[in-house]
Amino acid sequence: MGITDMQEAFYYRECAAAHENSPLGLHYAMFLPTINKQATPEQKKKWLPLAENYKMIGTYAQTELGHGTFIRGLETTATYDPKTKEFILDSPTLTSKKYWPGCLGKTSNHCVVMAQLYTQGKSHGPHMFMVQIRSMEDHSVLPGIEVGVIGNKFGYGTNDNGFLSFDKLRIPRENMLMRYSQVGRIPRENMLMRYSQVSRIPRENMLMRYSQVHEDGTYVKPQNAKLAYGSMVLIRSSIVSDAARGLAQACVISIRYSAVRRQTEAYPGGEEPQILDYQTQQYRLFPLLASAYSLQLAGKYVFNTYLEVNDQIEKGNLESMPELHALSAGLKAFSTYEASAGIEVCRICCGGHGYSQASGLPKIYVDVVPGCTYEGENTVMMLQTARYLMKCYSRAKQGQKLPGFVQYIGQNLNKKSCMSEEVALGCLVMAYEHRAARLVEAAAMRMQSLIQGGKKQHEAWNGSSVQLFWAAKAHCHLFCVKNFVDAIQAKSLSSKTVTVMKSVCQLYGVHGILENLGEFMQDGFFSGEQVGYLQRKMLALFENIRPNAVALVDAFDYPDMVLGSCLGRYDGQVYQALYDYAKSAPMNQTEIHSTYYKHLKPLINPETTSDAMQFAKL
Ligand SMILES: CCCCC/C=C\C/C=C\C/C=C\CCCCC(=O)SCCNC(=O)CCNC(=O)[C@H](O)C(C)(C)COP(=O)(O)OP(=O)(O)OC[C@H]1O[C@@H](n2cnc3c(N)ncnc32)[C@H](O)[C@@H]1OP(=O)(O)O
Ligand SMILES: Cc1cc2nc3c(=O)[nH]c(=O)nc-3n(C[C@H](O)[C@H](O)[C@H](O)COP(=O)(O)OP(=O)(O)OC[C@H]3O[C@@H](n4cnc5c(N)ncnc54)[C@H](O)[C@@H]3O)c2cc1C
Repeated sequence: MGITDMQEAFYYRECAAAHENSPLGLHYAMFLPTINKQATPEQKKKWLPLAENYKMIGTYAQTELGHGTFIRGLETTATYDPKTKEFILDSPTLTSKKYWPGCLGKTSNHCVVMAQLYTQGKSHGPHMFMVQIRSMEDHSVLPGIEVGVIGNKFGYGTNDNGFLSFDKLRIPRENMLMRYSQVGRIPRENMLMRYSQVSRIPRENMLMRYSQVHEDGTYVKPQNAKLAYGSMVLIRSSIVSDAARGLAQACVISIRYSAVRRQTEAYPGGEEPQILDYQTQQYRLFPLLASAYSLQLAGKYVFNTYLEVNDQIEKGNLESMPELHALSAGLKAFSTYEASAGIEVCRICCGGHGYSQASGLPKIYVDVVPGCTYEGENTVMMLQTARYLMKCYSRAKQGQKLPGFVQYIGQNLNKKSCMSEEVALGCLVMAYEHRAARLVEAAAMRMQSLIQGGKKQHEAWNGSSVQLFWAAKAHCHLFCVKNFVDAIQAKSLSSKTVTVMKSVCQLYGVHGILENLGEFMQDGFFSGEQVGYLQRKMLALFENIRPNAVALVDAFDYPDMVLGSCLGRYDGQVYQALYDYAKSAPMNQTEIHSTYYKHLKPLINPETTSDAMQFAKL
């Protein structure tokens, strides 16, 4: 294709086969990026041409039967043998078998494997290793390897998620994925000096950047052990836009369909209105439309932040790594939760036809919903964000200045909302900041009281984790609202566009408050009267958005080929498309289905069962 931008290539492939989940998905999404980000220049020189030309087809094999979230608990081992200068990969237990990696069962002939590194009798934690699992000549499985598919799943039918285990498989030392630090373009000897604390070894063997194993097995600690988690941060930063895309497509389908579908005469003898004119249909769909716009903006922000921070990391500056981790983990969870729930609401809003594969909605749902699990289970990711917020809170209490999006933490909470009938965007942002700051403080206070009450740190953490989750969710929600408001206020949009998009942004903020009212009212921040302003504003915004609803989904510009939906067609010819879809069903290619003779005929006409038996023998 010649497309160099990773995300652009991903969306180009998505256009060609929307939500089909390609058997090469992991090759593009994780295998290639891991080589690019975690391999040495020499390893990249050796592997990239093969991987980019599909000689090496790979996946990212980290999760095991017994562990997915707790990476430090992974059981696959990679033990260094200084005599042969090899790593011995082994799956010592049933639960250590790799399980779930996409494209593993039948497609890939290589994978990057996360294994516990052992050298000189000591464990050094999870590291990445390049492992060939099938012959590049005839695709046969190599000795010392067991690999296969894990069987049917909730969705992802076109992806051969697989299992994989090693029986003391030896791989060359050069296959440990560790890239030299790219601290600018410093001369090689400085590079060696920067990290190597023992004798020099030939650069081609130097396994640098994050950590290194010398020929004698000496291990050099990385600058930060979590640098090896870089591929996960990349995908988390990409998943936000992917979730937004799924929700936006579901909104296109359901809102276009709601403009075509007419149902139930509005009054005796009256015509049947478009279902999009029902206020309840607007109440369910328009906030999702607003959410789709908000998540698209959030996805752009977090991916651009990833690129900026990763550029710094490549130069050896790890300062912003914690903030990127907290942002990408939290938004990955927040966006996939919102998108999955929203796509399901879009499906339900389409009635029976929404339940047909012809609507395109089930395929979008089963493609987006696993995003709540893979790349870090959502609750766990929210708690990672909460961990960062707790650190920010204690820094704020010590009077330290906080970076970027967390400056609201530790603010004075003794204030009331400025909300008026107008529902200004600034008052919306203030409300979300107050809610998040209050929940962060409440979680911190809970932790503190448990520890003061004698609980150990980990007990206090677990005993506060529901409130920590609430705080992280509120933080992510604030991010999305404020990012949306900033985009509206910063954009040099035409006045008409600003008016329309301001209503969409207002609806996103207002609806979010009304759906989480307890958290906004618990400390009296809002009065009952102000809640009334919000409720009336929401209904007024539905009327305001209605005339532009179809234009707002058309603006996403997804072609019919990508939507794959009889309900969301641009030309609105829904019923003809549904009928054609039904007629083309394989079961309709014969008037009487073959199972009639074997199963129905003996019931309906038992006297002629012999005919059935004859047929059954066919
Ligand atoms: C081509 C373009 C891409 C487009 C793709 C678009 C959309 C996607 C579409 C399809 C998807 C494609 C592929 C997806 C397939 C799915 C692939 C997978 O699922 S791969 C496996 C994913 N697995 C995980 O994510 C595991 C999740 N678990 C963890 O990350 C960790 O175990 C943990 C939960 C973070 C806990 O780790 P640990 O116990 O070591 O850490 P803590 O003790 O909690 O914290 C220690 C310390 O480290 C910091 N930290 C943790 N992680 C990171 C990180 N990634 N980066 C930076 N820092 C990190 C943490 O904050 C703590 O710091 P401190 O508080 O200062 O001590
Ligand atoms: C479609 C799909 C594709 C995948 N592709 C890949 C792939 O290509 N490569 C790969 O390596 N993996 C892949 N995975 C695996 C995926 O990364 C893991 O499933 C995910 O990391 C979650 O881990 P787990 O399944 O062990 O769940 P667990 O960690 O067992 O989670 C189960 C429950 O326990 C809770 N829990 C766990 N730990 C904590 C904690 N510390 N605090 C609070 N609650 C906790 C979770 O919130 C969750 O509710 C894929 C999974 C799916 C569904």
